[in-house]
Amino acid sequence: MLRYLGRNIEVISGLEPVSIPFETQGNLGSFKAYITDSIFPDETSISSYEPEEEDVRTDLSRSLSPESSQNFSSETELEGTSSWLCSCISKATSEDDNQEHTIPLCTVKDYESCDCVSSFGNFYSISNDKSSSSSQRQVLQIDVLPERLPLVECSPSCPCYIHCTNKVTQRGVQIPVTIRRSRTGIGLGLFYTPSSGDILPKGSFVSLYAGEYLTTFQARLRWSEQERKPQKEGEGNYILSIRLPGEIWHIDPRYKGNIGRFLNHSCDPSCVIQIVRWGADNLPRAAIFAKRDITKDEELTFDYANASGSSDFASQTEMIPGEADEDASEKGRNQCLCGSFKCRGWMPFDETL
Ligand SMILES: C[S@@+](CC[C@H](N)C(=O)[O-])C[C@H]1O[C@@H](n2cnc3c(N)ncnc32)[C@H](O)[C@@H]1O
Repeated sequence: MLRYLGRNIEVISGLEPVSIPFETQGNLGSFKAYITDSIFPDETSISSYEPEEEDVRTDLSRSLSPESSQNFSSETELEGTSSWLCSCISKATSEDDNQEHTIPLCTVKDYESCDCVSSFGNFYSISNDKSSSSSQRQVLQIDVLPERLPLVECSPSCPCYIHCTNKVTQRGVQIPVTIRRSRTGIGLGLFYTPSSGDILPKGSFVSLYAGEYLTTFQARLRWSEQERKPQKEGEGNYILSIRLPGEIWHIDPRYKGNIGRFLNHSCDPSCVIQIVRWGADNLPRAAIFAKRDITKDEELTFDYANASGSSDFASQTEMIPGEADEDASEKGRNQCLCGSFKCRGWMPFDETL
C-alpha cells in the first residue's frame, strides 16, 4: 500500500505490497500517477514500439523525421514477441509429513529442473543473513553477472507461484523504505528505514525503476521541454536510458512512475541498476538492487551513468581534469551534490539526448 503517496496521486496500476511513507510536507511536483511496472504512453502499443538501434542514436536527422514520431494504436499486441514457460509445478509432496504443500519448485537449488533457469541462467541465491530478522532473502549474485546482459526470470505465466525463487523483481517493493528530503539542492530521496537494525544484504531487490517507455524522439522532446521550464529543486531529468546490445530504451517516471523515481544519483552509490526481462512482452525492466550491505536510514542511490550495468558511459561523464567549471556547465552539465569522496563533480549527462 502507498499509504501517504496514494493521498496525493492517482494509482493506476496496483499498489506495492508494503506501505511507503512520505515524510515531508513538500508536494510531489510533476508526479501524477503511481504505476508498479513500466507502461507505454497513452496511444502507444508494444507492437508499434521499436527501440532505436544503438548505431543510429546519434543520427539526429533520422530521429527527428516524421516517421520516428510514430502513429501508435492503443491496442496491445503481443504476437511475434518471444515468450517462454517452464514446466515446474507449484505443489509437491513433502517427505517429512507426506502431505501436499505448495512449494516454489524453481528454486536455485533445483535449477536443473527449471527450463527458465537452465536456459537463461541462475542469477539469485539465498542469503542467510543472521543479522536480519527476515532470515532468508533471495539476493542477486551481483559479482558474477555478465556485463550488460539482461537477466531473465520465470514468466508470470509460468506455473510456479509468485514466491518462486526465480521471480524476484515482479513481486513489487518488499523492503521498508521512506521518501524524505535528501541533502540541500537534491530534493527528495528514498531511504532504507527498517524498524529494527536489520541490514539490507548486498544483492537485495529494492524496486523497479518504472515509468513510461519513450522512443528517442519522445525522450528528446520531453528533455527539451523540461530544459525550457524553470527548474524546481531536485526536479531535473528523470529519463533513464538503457543501452543493450543493438537497442536503446528510455524510461521516464516524471509523470507516471514508482518509488524508483526518488533514487538520487551518487558517484559512490548504495545500489545498482540491472536489466531484467520477464513476461510474454519480453520488455527490459530496470531493476534496482543493493550494491553492498545497506544500514538503517541510509539513502538508496545509484550511479546514473551506469544504468545499463556498464561502466563505459560513466567514464565519459567524469569531470575532465583541468576543465573549467564554465565549460562543463555550458555543455549543459549540472553540478553533482552527492557529497561522496569519489564524486566526479558533475551529474552524468547523456549528450545523445
Ligand atoms: C530521478 S530524480 C531523483 C529524485 C528527485 N530528487 C526528486 O526530488 O524528485 C533526478 C533528479 O534529482 C536531482 N539529483 C539527483 N541526484 C543528484 C545529485 N547527486 N546532485 C544534484 N542533483 C541531483 C537532479 O535534479 C536530477 O535531475
